[in-house]
Amino acid sequence: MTAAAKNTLWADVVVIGFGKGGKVAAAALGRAGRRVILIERSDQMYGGTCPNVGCVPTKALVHHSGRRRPEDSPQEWFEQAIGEVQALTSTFRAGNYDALNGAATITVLTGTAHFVDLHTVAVSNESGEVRVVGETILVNTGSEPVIPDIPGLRESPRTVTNVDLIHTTHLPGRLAVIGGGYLGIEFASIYRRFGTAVTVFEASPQILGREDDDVAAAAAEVLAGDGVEVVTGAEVLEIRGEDTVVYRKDGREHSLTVDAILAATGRTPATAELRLENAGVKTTDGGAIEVDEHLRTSQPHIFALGDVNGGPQFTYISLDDSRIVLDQLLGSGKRSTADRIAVPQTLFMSPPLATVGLTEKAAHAAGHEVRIGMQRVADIVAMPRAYIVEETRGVMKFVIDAASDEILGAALLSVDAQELINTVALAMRHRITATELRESIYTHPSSTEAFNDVLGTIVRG
Ligand SMILES: Cc1cc2nc3c(=O)[nH]c(=O)nc-3n(C[C@H](O)[C@H](O)[C@H](O)COP(=O)(O)OP(=O)(O)OC[C@H]3O[C@@H](n4cnc5c(N)ncnc54)[C@H](O)[C@@H]3O)c2cc1C
Ligand SMILES: NC(=O)c1ccc[n+]([C@@H]2O[C@H](COP(=O)([O-])OP(=O)(O)OC[C@H]3O[C@@H](n4cnc5c(N)ncnc54)[C@H](O)[C@@H]3O)[C@@H](O)[C@H]2O)c1
Repeated sequence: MTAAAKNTLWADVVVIGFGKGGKVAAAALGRAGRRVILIERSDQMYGGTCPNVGCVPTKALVHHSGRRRPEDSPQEWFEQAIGEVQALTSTFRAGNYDALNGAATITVLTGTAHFVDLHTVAVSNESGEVRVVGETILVNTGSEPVIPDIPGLRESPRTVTNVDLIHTTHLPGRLAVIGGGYLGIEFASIYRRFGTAVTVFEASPQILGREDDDVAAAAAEVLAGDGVEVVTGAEVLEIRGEDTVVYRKDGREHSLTVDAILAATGRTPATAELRLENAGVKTTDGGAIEVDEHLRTSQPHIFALGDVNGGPQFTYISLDDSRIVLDQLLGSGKRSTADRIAVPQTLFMSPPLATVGLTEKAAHAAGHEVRIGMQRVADIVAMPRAYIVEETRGVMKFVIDAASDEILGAALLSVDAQELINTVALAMRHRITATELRESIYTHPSSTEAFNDVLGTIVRG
């Protein structure tokens, strides 16, 4: 046996990256009797971004920051919250590792993977390198933050990513957030509620530019009410002397000195280390792995799941990717990305903003005649829950096709919106009309009851 062969492992399926899609596919394939090797580069990332440094810790911080009373010391409260969040993420991490590595058919290798050829992957860590040969290979390496090329930003010791922020127990006194998208707004909202002075610099003329103006304005009002300063139409020119953000707004130059600068201008697919060219796997101009509607890459035995394939960057999309790949490997092969209808999303500011389907402007652009059902949460008589939990800020908006009564879209800035939106999405997928959703029986006191009112409050059309 050659030295190379001694260091070579064989598997039916090799999974690169312990993200949501990869782990769910690995578990199902293992249960189906396939020999699976799953490779993860960091022992701090079993389970991937979401439970370790993404959704779970940030939403736990939303929870902890919201419980702080004005008399609680910001620094002490933050330190305790970070401790609790780290305990939570380490429990989830261990659970993820044990669930997979404990299965007889699955092995987890910790090391960084790259392609050697069509079927061979090299895995290296501080102990050396092993090679893994797989009949089928699933790439699930996720995405990484982009630090924009602003002079001084990459060099400044004050520049942090989402990962740095949730690993430090020191609460910054003043935080600059560059980018007013999902990540930027969530962190701005969380840190403001912990007591930090937060300024968001957004290049576009408004935050949440995809949303209708009235919804974006309602979200901006909530943030302003919490004391988050949002500078839209901002061009960040440089970071001067490590701690000063120099920016242009309305043709004039301004500066702001801060303790930390969060780069939140988007995330790019994690393909740089994979040496995809060795396997002839094509990428798009944006650096994502090119896939078809069944998530096969340019090499039919190699699939790409989750953020790395350039699709919407959400955990539940990575999960749905695993359903498509499993259907290819174990099922009828019919399921595809084209099956996705009414995919909702939630931005976890406080209260959360959850959306699905078309905005009013997109519905007009698509040629629909629409009716708009809309109310401020404080005015929804059928929803006392908002008053019970003392969160009456926000607005609910439904976009309804005037001819068919179908729900085309919704934007819910409201307590419990992250739950409500799933009911709306289900209704849209099953063509339950606006009238049927309005006339349904809901528990009391709940937030869903709001639908009884809002869908009957037609403000336009
Ligand atoms: C701060 C933040 C908050 C978020 N909040 C939400 C939310 O509330 N809801 C939501 O749905 N989505 C949220 N997201 C997005 C969500 O986290 C991602 O879309 C999702 O985790 C992507 O999963 P994935 O399966 O593509 O891969 P990931 O979970 O990113 O996993 C990829 C894994 O591959 C490993 N890896 C990378 N390269 C290699 C290599 N060469 N060799 C071996 N291993 C490698 C990485 O270490 C990582 O563990 C959030 C993201 C962030 C950053
Ligand atoms: N709750 C959730 O589901 C959740 C939470 C966080 C992140 N995520 C996922 O992670 C992805 C990445 O999040 P993100 O917020 O980093 O990206 P994003 O694409 O959502 O937003 C980036 C924002 O930065 C702005 N921007 C870009 N360059 C800029 C510059 N030089 N100066 C000022 N503004 C600039 C853009 O106009 C945009 O508004 C999201 O798209 C989302 O899919 C999801």
